[in-house]
Amino acid sequence: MSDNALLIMNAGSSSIKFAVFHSREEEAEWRGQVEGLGGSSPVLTVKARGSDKPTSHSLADADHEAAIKALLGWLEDNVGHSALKAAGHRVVHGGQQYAEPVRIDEKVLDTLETFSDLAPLHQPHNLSPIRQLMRLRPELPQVACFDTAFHRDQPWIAQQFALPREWTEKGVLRYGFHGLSYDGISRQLRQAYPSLAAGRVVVAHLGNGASLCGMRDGKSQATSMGFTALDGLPMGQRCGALDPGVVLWLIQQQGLSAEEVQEMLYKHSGLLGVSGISHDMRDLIQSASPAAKEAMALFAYRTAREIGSLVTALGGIDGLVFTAGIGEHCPEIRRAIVEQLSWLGFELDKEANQGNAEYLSRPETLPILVLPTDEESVIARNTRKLLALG
Ligand SMILES: Nc1ncnc2c1ncn2[C@@H]1O[C@H](COP(=O)(O)OP(=O)(O)O)[C@@H](O)[C@H]1O
Ligand SMILES: CC(=O)OP(=O)(O)O
Ligand SMILES: [Mg+2]
Repeated sequence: MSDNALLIMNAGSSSIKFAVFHSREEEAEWRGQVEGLGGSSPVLTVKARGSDKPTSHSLADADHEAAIKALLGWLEDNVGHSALKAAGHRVVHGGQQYAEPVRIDEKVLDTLETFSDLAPLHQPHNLSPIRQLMRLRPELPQVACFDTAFHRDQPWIAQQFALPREWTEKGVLRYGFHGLSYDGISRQLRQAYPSLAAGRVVVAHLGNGASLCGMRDGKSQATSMGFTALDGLPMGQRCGALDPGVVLWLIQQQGLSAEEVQEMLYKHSGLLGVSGISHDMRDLIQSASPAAKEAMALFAYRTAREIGSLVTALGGIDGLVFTAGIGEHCPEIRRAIVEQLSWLGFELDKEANQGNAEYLSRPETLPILVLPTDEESVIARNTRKLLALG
């Protein structure tokens, strides 16, 4: 691949996805991921364009750093670090400073590191490959694309907490996340469903991290995540919206340290905490345990309730879109959510839902779609644009 390769990295909470593009082409040359991080047997799978046979490599360790090492090793063996012309990275938190993609230098990287405490499951793993590539290829142009950026133009009222003004002014705001995913969905809607895209749409990004975005005319109006990616829906291991009084009580009355509370809320709550079995929806669906069913029911109930809140923010709703791991592949959860939204005029076509079809609703009811998230293509587009790559 001469010296025209564009590397895209997307570290999520349970997976690292990557893609290699020829710098002028829309379709990725290679796509791969390490899934199951934090589990027992993570595997690096890579697929070349046009092939339906991925290659798989088992990894000895299940953490993000081992996955990044394996991935950079694969890249050197199959593409060559010297063939890279640029790299684009998902960076989860851009704070108040970054509402657009930015070219990374030492100073930018230092600023982004200061946001690591606001996204402990993501930011360090977003920044680690940037540092490693800086060492391997100091002159390589690298671009950071932010999960928070898509939401920065929301109405001001949607970005505020009801805290003393001085804290709002210091940047304690509802930033929102999964913005690269929402940006890509907004674009897909504009291309394939233009009249719906112009209206009021709730997009449900339900993966290991989960959030909702209410869009009008393709732009974010409100979202379920806040200052950090803990807020909103229950997730694989994260609690979602929680009375802040619980945090105070755990620290002041139960004697937990701030670090212990952080560990509980980020890593031992959500589907894993309620089920006691797994953070992965696939395991809960297989399980006969009542606690697994309760975790699934709570996930669907909270999601439906939060959708109701976004419908109010949008002043009504014209359509609903599901995306990400659970949203794209889990009919049971989509059914449980949509059943609680029948009062809004949503009704699933059972067969379409069971088959994970793109268009899921019955005739004469409001549209429900499943669209695949593709954060890597959004990052590639942003990186090319910023660096003016042909
Ligand atoms: N076939 C499936 N059925 C149910 N849930 C699924 C399926 N495939 C993936 N998932 C869920 O999606 C999650 C991963 O979503 P993804 O968006 O890829 O994760 P990340 O948040 O790490 O980017 C898994 O933890 C699992 O809960
Ligand atoms: C922000 C976030 O939760 O991302 P992910 O779903 O990739 O973990
Ligand atoms: Mg993700």
